[in-house]
Amino acid sequence: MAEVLVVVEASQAAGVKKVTLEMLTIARGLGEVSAVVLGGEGAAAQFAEKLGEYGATKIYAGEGEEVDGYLVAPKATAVAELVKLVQPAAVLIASSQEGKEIAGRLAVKLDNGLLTDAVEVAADGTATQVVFAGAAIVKSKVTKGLPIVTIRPNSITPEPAPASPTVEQLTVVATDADKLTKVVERVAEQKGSRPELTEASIVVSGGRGVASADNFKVVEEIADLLGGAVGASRAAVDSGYYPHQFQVGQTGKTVSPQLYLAIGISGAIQHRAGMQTSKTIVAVNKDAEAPIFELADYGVVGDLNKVVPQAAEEIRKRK
Ligand SMILES: Cc1cc2nc3c(=O)[nH]c(=O)nc-3n(C[C@H](O)[C@H](O)[C@H](O)COP(=O)(O)OP(=O)(O)OC[C@H]3O[C@@H](n4cnc5c(N)ncnc54)[C@H](O)[C@@H]3O)c2cc1C
Repeated sequence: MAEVLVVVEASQAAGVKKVTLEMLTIARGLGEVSAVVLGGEGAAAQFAEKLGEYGATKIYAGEGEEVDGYLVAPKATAVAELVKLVQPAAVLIASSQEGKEIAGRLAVKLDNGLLTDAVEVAADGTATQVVFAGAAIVKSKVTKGLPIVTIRPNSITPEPAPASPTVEQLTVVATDADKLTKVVERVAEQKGSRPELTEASIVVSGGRGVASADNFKVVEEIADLLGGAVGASRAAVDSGYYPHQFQVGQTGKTVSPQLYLAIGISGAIQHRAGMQTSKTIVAVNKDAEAPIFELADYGVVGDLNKVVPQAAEEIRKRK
C-alpha cells in the first residue's frame, strides 16, 4: 500500500493538535500512514506516542533550526523533497494559516494540483469541500499530480487505531530561496489559561447582543467556570467587542466542541457554518424567533445579562 503523508501540526506546549488526529484518521482510508514532523530537536520523540495512537506507522523526523520557527518556506522544501523521495499516494496538511502556506508552496514546487478546506477525502483522492457557508457540497479531484489536500479542523471525529511507528530521520536543507527572509524578532503572544478555540471541548461564544467589549466578561466568566474557550460572532468582532482571532464562522474558525453556548447570537448562516457540527448547542437570546433556536438543542429566551450570570451562579454552587 502506498504511503500517505500527514504533515503534523503540533506545538511543544499544546502537543499534537486535534486536526492532526483528524488527518491521521482520514489518511488511514487512503493508504499506509506516515506522519511528517517538522520542528526542533526531539520533536518527533515528543509526539511519537500520540501519532502512533492514531495510526501512524512511520514518522519522518525533519528536525533542525531551519524548520523550527516561523518561516514556512523551508518546511515546504522539506515536504517537497520527501514527496519526491517516497512518491506518496496523497499529502494531507492542516487548513491552518501555516498549513495552507506549506500546501500552496508545495503544490507550486511540485507543479501539482491543490485542494483546500476539505472535510473528507475518499480512497480515490476525491476531496469533499463544504462551500457557501455550508449551503453546497463540492467533490473535487486534482487533475495534475497527487492529491495535496488541506483538511479543515473539526471536520471529523478522530478515531484511534494504535500502531508502533518507526522513526526515520530526514535531512532538512533550506535552499537559497528559503533564506530570502528571516525572523528578526519574536514577541510571544500573552496566552491565558483558556484552551485553544479549535481544540476546546466547550466553547462559549458571544454575539452583538453582548453589546460591549466590557460586557464580554459575562461570556468569559461562564467560559472559565466551564473550562471552555471563548468565541465571538463576526458582528461582535466587527463592533470591536472581541479580537478577530476568536471569530467563529465561515470567515473565522470552525469549532466542533461537545458543548457550544451561543450567547446573544442570532444564528446567521455564516455563523452556523463554523459551529453547526457541535455536539450540543445551547442558545441564550431575548428574541424567541432568532434562527439560532432552529439549531439549538436547548434554548433560553431571555436577557443574557440576567440569564448568564444566573447560570454562572448555579455552576459555581455545584462546583
Ligand atoms: C461573506 C460573509 C462572511 C461572514 N462570516 C461570518 C463569520 O465567520 N462568523 C459570523 O458570526 N458571522 C459572519 N458573517 C456575518 C453574519 O451574516 C451575521 O451578520 C453575524 O453572524 C451576526 O452576528 P450576531 O448574531 O452576533 O449579531 P446579530 O445578528 O445582530 O444578532 C444579535 C442577537 O443578539 C440578540 N440579543 C440582543 N440583545 C440581547 C440580550 N440582552 N440578551 C439576549 N439576546 C440579545 C438579538 O435578539 C439577536 O438575535 C458573515 C457575513 C458575510 C456576508
